[in-house]
Amino acid sequence: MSKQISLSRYLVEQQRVDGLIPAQLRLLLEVVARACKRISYSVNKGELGDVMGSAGSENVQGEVQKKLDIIANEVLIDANEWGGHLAAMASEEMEGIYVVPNRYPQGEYLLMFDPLDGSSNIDVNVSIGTIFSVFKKPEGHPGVTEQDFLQPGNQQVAAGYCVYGPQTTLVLTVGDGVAMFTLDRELGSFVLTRDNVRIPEDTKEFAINMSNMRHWDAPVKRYIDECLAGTQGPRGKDFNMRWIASMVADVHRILSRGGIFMYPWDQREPNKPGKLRLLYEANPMGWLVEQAGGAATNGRQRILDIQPTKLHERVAVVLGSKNEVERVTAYHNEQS
Ligand SMILES: O=P(O)(O)OC[C@H]1O[C@](O)(COP(=O)(O)O)[C@@H](O)[C@@H]1O
Ligand SMILES: [Mg+2]
Ligand SMILES: [Mg+2]
Repeated sequence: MSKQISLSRYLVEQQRVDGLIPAQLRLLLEVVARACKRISYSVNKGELGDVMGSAGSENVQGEVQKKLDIIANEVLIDANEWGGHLAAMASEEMEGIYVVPNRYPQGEYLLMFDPLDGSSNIDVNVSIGTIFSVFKKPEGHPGVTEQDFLQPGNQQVAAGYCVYGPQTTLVLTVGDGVAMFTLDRELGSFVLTRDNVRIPEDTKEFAINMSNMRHWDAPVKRYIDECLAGTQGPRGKDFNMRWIASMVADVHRILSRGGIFMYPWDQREPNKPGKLRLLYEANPMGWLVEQAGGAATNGRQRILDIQPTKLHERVAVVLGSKNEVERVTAYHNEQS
């Protein structure tokens, strides 16, 4: 039997052998992974634990919070605040940033997360997840401010997600490709199950919420119409469709077998650029996809090059197989 590589060992190798990450970042990622493990156990409890249903509150974005949204947020904060690796955290579920209290040692990293992605799937036993992104705190001033978090995604030093599905799988990049680790519940540790993940450049599978079709912009409608036309249409091939409504699960499928994922701007809320959040959804997913050879744009420009202007900024998202993302982006740019 070949030797199993745990997440801890993988990270030590990234640090020691390849010199890719400093020790502080390695320890931070270990803590995030530990928190994901705890969230995974809560998810698995389902109706047996008090984790299902609404919490009866709303987050800063006006979305109803589920109990698991709050539990996952607390688990991530509790696990990370005392480790000494972080200066502050930001989350989908918190209006402002969470500065590490000064009773704990201060670190140099900033952690952003969507503690529970795919909340509408919690109560129906469908895959959900946690998404995270790590930056370094800019130097040159004491303390930490919200402004420090407003860095473009190309400055990320680590990004990943954990999908709570039939298996719990943690997917990670530190800028040296994408690796996947499956939680072995008997060992209680994440074990490397796929390294050097690659997304095929072409695909016959798209993911978009088709119920919004009447609200889409012309380039998105054109792209999907051409896919739907199948072998008789300009693409000359039949396409399949998937929509899980958990970004983590849709992106995990794309990293596993290719495809294109879109949550575009639409006319329902014309003043918002999109539904998904730039800092803790689009940026980490965009970097993972690029690291696996795919592409990620907002329909016009590379997501990782967008300069954020606020913590909970929204963005249109087109990501996945490179040639398809480039096609959708070209359709938008032709329009402009
Ligand atoms: O229900 P819709 O409009 O199809 O939206 C689905 C999208 O919303 C999200 O659930 C938003 O994430 P949250 O659950 O973290 O708010 C994405 O994961 C998913 O891609
Ligand atoms: Mg989300
Ligand atoms: Mg969420």
